[in-house]
Amino acid sequence: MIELPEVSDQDVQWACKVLGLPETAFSGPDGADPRLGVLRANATLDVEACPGSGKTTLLVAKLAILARHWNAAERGICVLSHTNAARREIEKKLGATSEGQRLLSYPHYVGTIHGFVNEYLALPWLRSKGIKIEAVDDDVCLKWRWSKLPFVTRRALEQRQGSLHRLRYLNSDFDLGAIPWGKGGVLNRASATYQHMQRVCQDSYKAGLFCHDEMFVWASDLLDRYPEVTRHLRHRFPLLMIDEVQDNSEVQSRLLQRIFVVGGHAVMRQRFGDQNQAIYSYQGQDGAATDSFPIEDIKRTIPNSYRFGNSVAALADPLGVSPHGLVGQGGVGRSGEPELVGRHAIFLLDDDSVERVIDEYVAYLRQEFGAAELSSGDFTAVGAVHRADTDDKLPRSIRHYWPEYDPEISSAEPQPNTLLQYLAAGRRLAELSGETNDLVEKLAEGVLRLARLMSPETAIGKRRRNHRYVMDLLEGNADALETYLYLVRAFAVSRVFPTQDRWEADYRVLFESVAHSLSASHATNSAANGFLAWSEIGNVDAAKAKRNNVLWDETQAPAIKVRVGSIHSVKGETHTATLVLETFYYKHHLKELKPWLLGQTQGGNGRTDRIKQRLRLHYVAMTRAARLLCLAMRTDAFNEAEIGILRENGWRVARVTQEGVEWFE
Ligand SMILES: Nc1ncnc2c1ncn2[C@@H]1O[C@H](COP(=O)(O)OP(=O)(O)OP(=O)(O)O)[C@@H](O)[C@H]1O
Repeated sequence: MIELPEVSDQDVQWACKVLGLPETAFSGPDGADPRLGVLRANATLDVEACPGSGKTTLLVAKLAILARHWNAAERGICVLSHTNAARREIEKKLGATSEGQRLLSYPHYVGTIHGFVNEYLALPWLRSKGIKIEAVDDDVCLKWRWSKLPFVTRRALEQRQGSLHRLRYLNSDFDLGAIPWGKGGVLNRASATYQHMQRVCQDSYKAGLFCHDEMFVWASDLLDRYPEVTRHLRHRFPLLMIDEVQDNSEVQSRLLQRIFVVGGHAVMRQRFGDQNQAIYSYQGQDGAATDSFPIEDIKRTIPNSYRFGNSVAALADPLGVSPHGLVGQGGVGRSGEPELVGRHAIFLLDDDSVERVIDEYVAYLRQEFGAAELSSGDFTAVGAVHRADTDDKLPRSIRHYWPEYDPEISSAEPQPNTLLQYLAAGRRLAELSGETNDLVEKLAEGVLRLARLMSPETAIGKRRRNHRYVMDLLEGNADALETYLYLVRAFAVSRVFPTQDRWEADYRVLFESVAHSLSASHATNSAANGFLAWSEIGNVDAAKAKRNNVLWDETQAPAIKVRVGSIHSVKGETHTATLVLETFYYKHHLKELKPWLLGQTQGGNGRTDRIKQRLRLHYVAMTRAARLLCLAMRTDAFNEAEIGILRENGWRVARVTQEGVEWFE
């Protein structure tokens, strides 16, 4: 196993400085903070700690210090997570340092588990088998398979509520698993229908089209045939760091264990996570069973949260499936504004006032924060469900609070349905990161998707750098290249908000022509037309306007913005204030959690999977707020006595009516 470089006091001081943290951030006033032990640890370990305890910060600090002293030219650190949050954090906090630059390039890997599996196992293996990779994209791939099925097979599937989502294989023999068929039955594997379904999967493999999760199938296939690959990978990456490990699925966990741990010569592995925040549910399962997290013998914990103070800690703690006994050491404003004890609020709404809730939240923010925090703060409103088809049982989804909310552009790693949604998503990412490049990349990704839709069989694959890829593909086609760069300048640099007329008359046509060049097709089929359809991405004349799911309130100075989105999309984040919105899945989420909110019960062990999932989601949501936590729930969720209990527990409670708010005092 590798010996990591020693971490000196100077290294720790340097890390605090580049991350903009106090000098004692990792050592504590008495030098006994367990964070220091994690920074210095030279062994395999699991860090399980509460929200805001600084896991991601610690991981980034450790990487920065390691990068300082790393001198193995061809061996690197592999940093994996579910989102690109760690990568973005490194870019943001360390981007200007040479250590940061080094971390983001060879020999290190910082990215998602999917990205790693593709780059180091599945794609090289498929290429070596002579497969030319056209696309790794569920949408493109499943539509292709569906279109190749005989008509009778499609009809048979449709008649039994089957859809293109059944066309996924589980192993390299193209086994589709048990396909539900009729009442409680399963489709016979020897039937013509099953065989046709298998055949289109095989054909798509030969055509180079894959769903994302099928990359794990091919990675495992490579390891089955050439087990020695793990030896090479372990030599190449002697240190593995995993963030947000609680969200690893069984398949991911099993594969990572196989690559880095099983058998002799396991690599050094340091994992960071929090079981209470496992929100990517895998049916009937509390996280991955293989190689579960944390391993008790090597577990380290960090006792307190730097995000919020004790007033938020006390309100959120009961919702932890295994309560941590949260201790808050944050909650104070950047300029020393005191913790907002006794100001956390529940807004009660009914069918008629649901659309007023976010406005009242904005008014409350203006009341509770001074001008400095209002203009620099990160204010959010989040809900578990952000897409709903029906309008009963209000509020079902975020859209019932804000009709202009667009679920397609919400998630942190969005997969939009139209080109304009790609542009809107890019704009949102660029706004969050301050990097124009995020918008350029999304624009290029949208253009490539359009080209693939125009002609699914052309050789347009996936690359890590979309813009670079488009430029490469257009090399030698000066006209198309010029048009593409014009579009990049217009949308990413000048940031135009097109009107519908301008879109239809100009931009749409230009995007179409670039995609025609990329796909070598001359026609725009119906899928591509749908993708080019007009939708507003944000005209900003009104005082309160929708810009990429950011609600601006410019009615008073300073203008403030509230990011609205799903709970999943704000995982790992720190907000100045968070409003957690009631939403509906089988039942109203927060209402189901009433005994926890009233402080009458805590924890979730032994509860149903659905309750545990509700707890985890709302625990994540309620622990984002550094300064102020608010909830929105239905008025009929509580009786008068219960409102009394909430107030005793530290909540302020207000009823939102069409006229304004009435506080229970
Ligand atoms: N050692 C520290 N000293 C002071 N502030 C810190 C420290 N570590 C983290 N913070 C601050 O606390 C907040 C939360 O940190 P971070 O996001 O790293 O926590 P986390 O444990 O990864 O949270 P979560 O589990 O919710 O994703 C951030 O604002 C960060 O700047």
